[in-house]
This record gives sequence, structure tokens and C-alpha cells, in this order.
Amino acid sequence: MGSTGVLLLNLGGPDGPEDVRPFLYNLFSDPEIIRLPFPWLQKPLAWFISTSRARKSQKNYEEIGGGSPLRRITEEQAAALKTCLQSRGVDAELYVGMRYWHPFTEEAIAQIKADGIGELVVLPLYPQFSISTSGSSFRLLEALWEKDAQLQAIRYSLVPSWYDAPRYVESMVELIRQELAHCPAETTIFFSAHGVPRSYVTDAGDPYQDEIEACVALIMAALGPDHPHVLAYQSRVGPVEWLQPYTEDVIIELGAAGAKHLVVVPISFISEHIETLQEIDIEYRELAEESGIETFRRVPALNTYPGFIAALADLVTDALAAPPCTFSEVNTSRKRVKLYPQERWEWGMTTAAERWNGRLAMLGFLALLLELISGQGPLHMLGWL
Ligand SMILES: C=CC1=C(C)c2cc3[nH]c(cc4nc(cc5[nH]c(cc1n2)c(C)c5CCC(=O)O)C(CCC(=O)O)=C4C)c(C)c3C=C
Ligand SMILES: [Fe+2]
Repeated sequence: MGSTGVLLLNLGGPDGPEDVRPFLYNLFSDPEIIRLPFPWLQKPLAWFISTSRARKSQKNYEEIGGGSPLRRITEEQAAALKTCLQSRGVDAELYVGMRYWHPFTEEAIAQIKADGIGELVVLPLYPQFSISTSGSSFRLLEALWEKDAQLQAIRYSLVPSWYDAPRYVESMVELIRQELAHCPAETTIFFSAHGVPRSYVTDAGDPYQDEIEACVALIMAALGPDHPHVLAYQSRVGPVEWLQPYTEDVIIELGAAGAKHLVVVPISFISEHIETLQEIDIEYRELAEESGIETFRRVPALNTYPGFIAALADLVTDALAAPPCTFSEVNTSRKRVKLYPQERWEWGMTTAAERWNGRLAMLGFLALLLELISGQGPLHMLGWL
């Protein structure tokens, strides 16, 4: 057997303003992010949305220095985890594989092959599983594995989710307590999770909402029952319904009900990035002030918090000691989860139906183009633009 590797998976983010549009294009090209019945439409729609959203996104990134800190923080986490594993007698190479920007997962896999890794732990940096995050990265890896004999020879193990890992929960509790120490006794703990479209949970069986709720319950059980707390979902994109309640609505409602002090806990992120630094710290803070909230504090993301790095090290050592968790096992244990929605539509289709798919896609694409040029149309009305 060759040496041991740990592959950390994350979403990735633009390094500078010029990366924003291509980053968004990669993100919206992913069928696990926008689920369309017609695969033909995916790339034209990704082009259209990334082009029309780029300016607004660039402006948001400008407010946090022009780019995402996600790569730097993830690389710092990798270095800290390597040291922590070494201190436990585990000598492992660390790799970072981003889904939509550099260093891409494909680049990490090429390095893993070049280094002759024989045993690999695949650890997504998302505590809770979602089709749109860990699921999407697993899907990409599975496709790489299917066509590569060298990868198939690696003894790999996936860590699907770890929202209940004891040292992760403990670390969250410690950071929340540190923040509460600066607040009045009647402060509300406001858990803000990244949202997903509601249909992911109701139709596609995404366990994300259950895992978020279980995670919040574990943290609150450790913190004690005395603190009022709420859970809401942020970062909605597009016209469809997402998981409710929405963070912005709950801030307004709490303000109207007379709440004065909030501590926001970003619950689905373990690193600082645009949705903590810009959306919570700038947009939601402004909204809170307008809603009459006097104290608005945020619990920092875990980043390289030592207890959190120890939690990641526990996950790696546990995965190395246990029987491997493979792609097929993740799919079996989550068999209600529809990771490949588009293949459902392709499967068993006749040639005529395929031809109609193509024609409709072309029509849709032309309509999008027309709307982009004219500045008018249904997407403007729905608020996509
Ligand atoms: C449009 C659908 C999206 C879904 C579904 C989604 C799920 C999801 N995302 C994260 C974590 C991150 N998202 C990030 C950026 C980002 N995400 C979307 C859209 C969806 N996310 C967009 C359009 C963007 C770009 C930023 C913007 O324009 O608003 C990032 C990277 C942030 C950075 O610093 O660059 C992370 C991380 C989770 C956890 C999640 C579902 C559980
Ligand atoms: Fe996102």
C-alpha cells in the first residue's frame, strides 16, 4: 500500500474580481445546484445567469476585499490538520479539492495519483450533507473513479457528514459562549444556515434540513435550555421557494416583537467567506439596525480553531480505522436521495424525445438571449435579474 492522503473538499471562491463570472459559470453549470429537466439547457442557462449576476456578485466581493478568503483558510486548515495528525503518529499528505474554483478537485486528484497515494480519506468541509455540496463533490469524484484504474486501486473512505462529531459540537459551543459573554442575558441565539431550494428536501430526499436541525439541537443541549434561540435559512438565489423561514424575515419579525440583542451563529459554514463576511456582517447587520435590534454580534467561523482541527483529526483517524465507506455505500445509505436528477429524464427516452429536448433548449436559449439584450422578460419579472 502507498502512503496516506486526506482530501478536503470545499466549494471554492473567486480569488479576485475577474474570477467572479467564470466561478459563477462553473457553479451554475452544476446540475446539483440548478436542477433542470433538460441537460441541454444547463450550460446556456449557466452562461446567462453568471453573466447577469456577475456585477452584483463582484460588488459584494469588493466589500470583503475583492475575492473570497476560502482558499487561504482551507489551505491553513489543511496545514493545521496535517500537524495535528502528525502529533497523533499519522503521517498523511493533505490535499484541497474545490468544486467550482482553484484548486479544482480534478487538480487535487491528479496530485494524489502523482504522489502514489494508496489510502485516502475524503472529508468534505461541510458538517451537514446536502445534494448541492458534499453530494455534488462525491458525484464528481465517482465519475473520475469510474474511468480511472489507478484511482480504483486506492483504498478510499468517504465521510458523508459530521454535524454530530463531539469535538465539532464542543467547539461551536465554546465559540458561542465566548460571544455570549459580551451580550446581555436576554440575547437570542440566531442560527443562520445556508438555504437550499425546498424541493431538494421534499422531492429529492436531501437530508440537509434534518441534519441542520439535529446539529442545532445538539449545540443547544450542550449550551443549556436558558437561551432563547431561532433557526432560519439565508442566501436564497432565484425565484423558487427555499427552506423557510428566511433569515431576513426572522430578523424583521424579532425586531418587531421587541427583541434587542442577537448573536448570529453561521451553522453550515466552518470558514469565513462571502456569506459570513458580507451577507451577515454587512447586509443582515444593516437590516437588524433598521429593525430596532441594538446588539448584533456574530460568532466567528471555526477556521483553524484548535478544537475544530482536533475534530477533523478524529474524523480522519476514525475513517482510517473503520471499514471504508465507498460511493456505493453512501448511495445505499441515502437511497432516497436523488443525486442524478437529469439522468432520470434521459433514461429510456426515445430519439424523438431527445430531439424535442434539443429544440426546446434552443428555443429557451434564444429567449434568454433576447431577454438579456432587450432587458425585459419573465426573468426580470421574477427577480432573477
Ligand atoms: C443557486 C443555488 C445555490 C445552492 C443550492 C447553494 C447551496 C449551498 N452553498 C453553500 C456554501 C457556499 N456557497 C458559496 C457561494 C455561492 N453559492 C451560490 C448558490 C447556491 N448555493 C452562489 C450564487 C454563490 C456565489 C456567491 C454569490 O454570488 O452570492 C460559497 C463560496 C463563497 C465564497 O466565499 O466565495 C460557499 C462556501 C452551502 C453550504 C450550500 C448548501 C447547503
Ligand atoms: Fe452557496
